[in-house]
Amino acid sequence: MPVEEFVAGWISGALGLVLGHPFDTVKVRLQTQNTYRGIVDCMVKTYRHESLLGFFKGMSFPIASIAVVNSVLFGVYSNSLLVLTATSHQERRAQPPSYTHVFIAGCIGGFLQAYCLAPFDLIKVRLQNQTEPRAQPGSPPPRYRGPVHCAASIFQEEGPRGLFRGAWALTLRDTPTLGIYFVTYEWLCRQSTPDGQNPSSATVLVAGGFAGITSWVTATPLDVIKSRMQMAGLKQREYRGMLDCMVSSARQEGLGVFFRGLTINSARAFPVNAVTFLSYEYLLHAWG
Ligand SMILES: CN(C)C(=N)NCCC[C@H](N)C(=O)O
Repeated sequence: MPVEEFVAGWISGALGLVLGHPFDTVKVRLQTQNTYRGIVDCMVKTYRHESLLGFFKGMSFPIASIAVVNSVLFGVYSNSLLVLTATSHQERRAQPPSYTHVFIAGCIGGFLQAYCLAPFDLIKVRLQNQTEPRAQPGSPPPRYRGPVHCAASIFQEEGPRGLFRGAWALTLRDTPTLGIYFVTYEWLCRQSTPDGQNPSSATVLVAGGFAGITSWVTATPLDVIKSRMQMAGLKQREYRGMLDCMVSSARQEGLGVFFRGLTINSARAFPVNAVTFLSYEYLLHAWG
């Protein structure tokens, strides 16, 4: 099994993650808290109350976990294509796989990465939602002191299953949307590249950016539900399940609730995924 795809997936994911984390924090807060009037209000309040550091809350764990998550996504995607089409990454420009194969391989990658991502994503979302400023003498400490404390508290309070809160919504979000992600990327690359040639860096950047936007636009409704299920029982009400979360969110806040965070998520998705695909392709090219 070629391992370069796994390593390239890890490095490219880490680069994208650092670039996109501040946007991600604003998105998570908009989706799970009703105290902000919009993106700018959320940014201003976060900055005033928590300084620039507020935007980077919950980042250390994803950085550590991206090694697993993105390498699983890209590694499983590429190796699934190898099984489906019997072509390696290098051979795929000369013998391009069908879009059906690309979609299936993306779905398999998305399904498996979702299970690796679930506990890390839960901890990220819980930490991003802590709006207390950095500990100051006399002020009450935040509920979680950091990622390890957060994981340990969830484990103690809810057992190992607690760490997988929202995992179903995450799996339903990621399985089809990662199929869409890779199909969009492939389609855009093929549109602007002569047959058999490698896409230029500019093409990879644009195709990666739009693959990110398309997949996140389709993922947003389940992303909202996933974030709410992850926060359930903490600041918000408990839900009886995913359906209950969907119905009660829509009843209380209207259908627009399913598109919360869409704008900021799309703005984040372009640069993050442009950089992710560019570095991924570059590394695989450099390793021959
Ligand atoms: C719609 N979904 C779930 C995705 N496109 N996932 C791939 C994630 C790529 C990048 N780390 C990001 O956070 O955008």
